[in-house]
Amino acid sequence: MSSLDPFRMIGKTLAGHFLVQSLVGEGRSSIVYKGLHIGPKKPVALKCFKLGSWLDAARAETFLKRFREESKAASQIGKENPHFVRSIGSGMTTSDDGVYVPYTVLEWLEGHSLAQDLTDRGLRGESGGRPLTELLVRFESVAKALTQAHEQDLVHGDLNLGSFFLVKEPGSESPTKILDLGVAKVIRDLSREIAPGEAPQLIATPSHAAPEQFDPKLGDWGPPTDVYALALVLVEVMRGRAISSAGEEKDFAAAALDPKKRPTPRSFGISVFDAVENAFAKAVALAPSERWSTVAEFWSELESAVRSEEPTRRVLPAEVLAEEESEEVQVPSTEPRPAMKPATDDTSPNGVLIDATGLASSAPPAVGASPPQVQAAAAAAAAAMPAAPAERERVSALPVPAPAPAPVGGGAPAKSIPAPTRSSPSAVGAGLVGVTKSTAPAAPPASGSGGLFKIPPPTPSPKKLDVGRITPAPPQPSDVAATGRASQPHAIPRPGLARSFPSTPAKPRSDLPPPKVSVTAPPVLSPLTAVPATTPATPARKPEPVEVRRDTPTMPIEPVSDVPRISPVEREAAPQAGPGAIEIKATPPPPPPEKVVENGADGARVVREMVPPPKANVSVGDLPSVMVDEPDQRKDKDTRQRETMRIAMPNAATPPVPWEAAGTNNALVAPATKEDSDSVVYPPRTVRRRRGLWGVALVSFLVVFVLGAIFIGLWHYSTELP
Ligand SMILES: Nc1ncnc2c1ncn2[C@@H]1O[C@H](COP(=O)(O)OP(=O)(O)OP(=O)(O)O)[C@@H](O)[C@H]1O
Repeated sequence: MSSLDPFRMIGKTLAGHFLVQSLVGEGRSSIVYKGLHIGPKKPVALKCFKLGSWLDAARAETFLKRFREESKAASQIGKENPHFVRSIGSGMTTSDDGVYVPYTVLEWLEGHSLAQDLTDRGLRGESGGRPLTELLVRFESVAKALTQAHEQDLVHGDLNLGSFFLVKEPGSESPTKILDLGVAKVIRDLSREIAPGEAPQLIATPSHAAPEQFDPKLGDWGPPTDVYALALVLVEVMRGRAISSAGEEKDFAAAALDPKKRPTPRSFGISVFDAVENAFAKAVALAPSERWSTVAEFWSELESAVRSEEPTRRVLPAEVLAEEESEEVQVPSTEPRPAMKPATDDTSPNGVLIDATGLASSAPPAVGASPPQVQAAAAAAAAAMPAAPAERERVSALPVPAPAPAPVGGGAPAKSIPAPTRSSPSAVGAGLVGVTKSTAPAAPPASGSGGLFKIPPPTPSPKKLDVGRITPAPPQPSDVAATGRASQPHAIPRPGLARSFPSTPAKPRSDLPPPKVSVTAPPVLSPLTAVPATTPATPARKPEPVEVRRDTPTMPIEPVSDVPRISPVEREAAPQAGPGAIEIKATPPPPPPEKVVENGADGARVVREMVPPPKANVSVGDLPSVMVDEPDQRKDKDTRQRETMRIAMPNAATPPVPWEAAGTNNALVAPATKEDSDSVVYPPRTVRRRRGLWGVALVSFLVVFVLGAIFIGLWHYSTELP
């Protein structure tokens, strides 16, 4: 195999849709090419798996079928959650060497993997790792995404630095994406099923494989498997260097299975707090059952550990905030803290979080994500940012004295909220833990400062301005550390603040009485409809019913024939009725229409009648179908005047509109409105009528007849004379 193109794929078209263009990179178990999705002309990544010779012709088809089935759930979550790379399809091809190559087609991502990032930083001489506080922010979204996958029984099974892709696309929904969710487990299961004993035992990356991946006796792969690997990835980033992947599989196995050699931060020389080390120790425990059972638990514990040890006023480095894709903003409010209740429901994605940094407030912030207020709060947050770099240095420094309790509630003694522990999962699980501000003990928070609270979210609605507002309430003694920093959805989180993993059950805080929250939604009346603005959003607008009114004057003329005056064009435009037809009754006569009488070239009298044709863009053209009930010309005049015309309209509920008809011989399709009629060009229709033609003929006939009879009579009389 060529090292430039190991499978010799470049230039091939896979499945008739994907042109392989260039090699992107080669990992342990796959080779990634850049390709072109020929139809939509979009770049794609073609990930070709190196499975080995056990996948032969006999097994290839079964493998592909099962691979597709098993990958369904993973590709589905990729469609729903932007933190996973999206899978477009999968297939099987053969290399020039006759090797069967299953492949997946993935959305193309601009950027590079976390592995590459670390390498690049090393090359740039940026030695040193990143502080855990920063990682907790940067990777919070992927931790949440993994939790979501676990809830759907999906295990990644091969997390490593290459599994995290740092997207460099402006406006990207998620700057960090997880690659290869579920692929390792699917391949492991299928290889065991299809080629038992032949396929390799270890599918995951040896340096990051959990003990149970080396020794199945310890248990099956599950969320703790990913917790283990994620912990190693965090350690690598904190350290600023990847764990060496050089070595034999058996050496990695020996290390992973050694109870005395746990890969914690300190084992790699990283100086961390005891609580942080303990959280990691549990994450990389030998037995899966001894680890954090979910990523959410691990994450919350790390946050708690960081909070419990560091000064509580932590300001995030500006560049982290700029790069972070998080969904929540912790916004310092300049207004008095509203009535709040403890965050007992951490599952609500729209929850507004109030944390505790002692920022004074003086007016009730609106809860309904009122844009102006959120902007004001965000501006206040931005104003607080300049202190960031200095603050970061101080935060990273070790050890750090415990924060002094901040006086709260207008001088009341501070009540410090204990750092959450496993024994107090209420705070840990939800990640909703108060932070006491220790950097400014002399400036106590104005009122009600304590804890991290979650205000029930307003009804999700794009028009949040009208949702309501929080009614301010007197400070609660229990609001020890609340600060009035509200976090709005789609805002930037800060480490150590609210964490709300979807999997974590809602747990009320036992140490705080429930403060009151009053969300009122004063009805806002629409000037036109007087419907409260809080009414559920109206569905997409249906087409306005078009009132078809025969208000264009037409000329009543003498009927020449009984053929109804509807042009072929009008007939074409009015073939059939549909649901929601509007009835238009042809009843009383219209105002006198314009009448043009002129002499034809042959002396005949020509009457020009202004007949409106169907209007293409409104009265007929926009309508899916039009049905015209033509007046039956055999009926008498009055009956015909009462004939109706129906124009089919989707969802039209317009009552019948009287059609001011003039006489019986009017065109049946008219512009819908006066405005429409203004824009309609009425081609004159010439009607020629020859008056008295038949009379002349008749008289002539009679004259000839009478004259003939006289002539014959006279001739007969003369011949009979002697
Ligand atoms: N969807 C994608 N868009 C763009 N580049 C991608 C995509 N998926 C993977 N890559 C890149 O392709 C290269 C090879 O990826 P691959 O997953 O095969 O290797 P790896 O993750 O480094 O190693 P391993 O297969 O051992 O996990 C990496 O640089 C990766 O960042």
